[in-house]
Amino acid sequence: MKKFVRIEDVGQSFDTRNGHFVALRDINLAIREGEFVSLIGHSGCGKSTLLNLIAGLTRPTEGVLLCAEKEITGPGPDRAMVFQNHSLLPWLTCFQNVHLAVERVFGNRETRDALSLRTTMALHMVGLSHAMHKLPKEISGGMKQRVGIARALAIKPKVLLLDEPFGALDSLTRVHLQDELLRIVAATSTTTIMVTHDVDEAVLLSDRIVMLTNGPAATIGEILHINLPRPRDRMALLNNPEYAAYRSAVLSFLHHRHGHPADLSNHDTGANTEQSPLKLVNAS
Ligand SMILES: Nc1ncnc2c1ncn2[C@@H]1O[C@H](COP(=O)(O)OP(=O)(O)OP(=O)(O)O)[C@@H](O)[C@H]1O
Repeated sequence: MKKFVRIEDVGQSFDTRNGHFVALRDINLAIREGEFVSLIGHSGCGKSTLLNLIAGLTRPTEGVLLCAEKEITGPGPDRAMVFQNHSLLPWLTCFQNVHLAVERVFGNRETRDALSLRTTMALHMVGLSHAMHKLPKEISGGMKQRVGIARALAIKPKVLLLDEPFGALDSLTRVHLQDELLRIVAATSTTTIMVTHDVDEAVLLSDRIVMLTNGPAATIGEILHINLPRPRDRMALLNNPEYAAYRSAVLSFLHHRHGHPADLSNHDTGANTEQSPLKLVNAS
């Protein structure tokens, strides 16, 4: 399959009041069309910085990022972002919030009816048909987040970017929305890149988990291929030994092996032995 998003030799530095700060260095990653990739790493390592670069909200200080063979030079409708805090306009209904995005992208080439249909379909996909004419203050946190996902998907992006989309939700709502996202991503085959702190979420949803080393100058430490068959069922996976092994590989990286790749080579990962169902790939 095609490499759809390509990140080549990317570095990101910031000039701060305390001097030059290198947040990311030597990031190389190619993501296939339809692939679900999670970015995981300790707080402050640079996950959002990397996602913002893919979104085109910032430009790299080194290297280049490409989406569908075109250099990413700014935000565009081919990439839609969902933030942890829904960022809905409070004076607009759910329908109007989604419609605004639909109008911006398709407004000059589709009829009013077609725009409304796109909006309605997107809200239907996230199970919010019944609440589409409510204001954000009239719905729950989980529902707001679903509107954010509907808004992102309604513009039919080539890449869906999720920055800890369920981070602010209670665990039951979170589980429910993860299952919805699994279903939606399977139905739409959208290429998805998600920042998360949640190991179970990453294993359940991902084709690959990209583990970042600690900052400053964070880079990719390891990449874990999740070869669990789809569709995935959370309950069935609970007693699956492969699931448990993937989970412990990520936890082990986060707890013991989150240093820079040069430091990591001193450790026995224990994960890419013949007995292991895991395929750990050294990113370098
Ligand atoms: N605009 C900026 N100016 C200066 N430093 C920045 C800027 N943006 C991010 N940083 C720094 O870059 C590093 C990475 O930040 P980033 O927000 O990407 O981390 P993160 O992994 O997403 O963290 P968290 O998991 O806590 O959300 C941090 O040290 C942060 O302080």
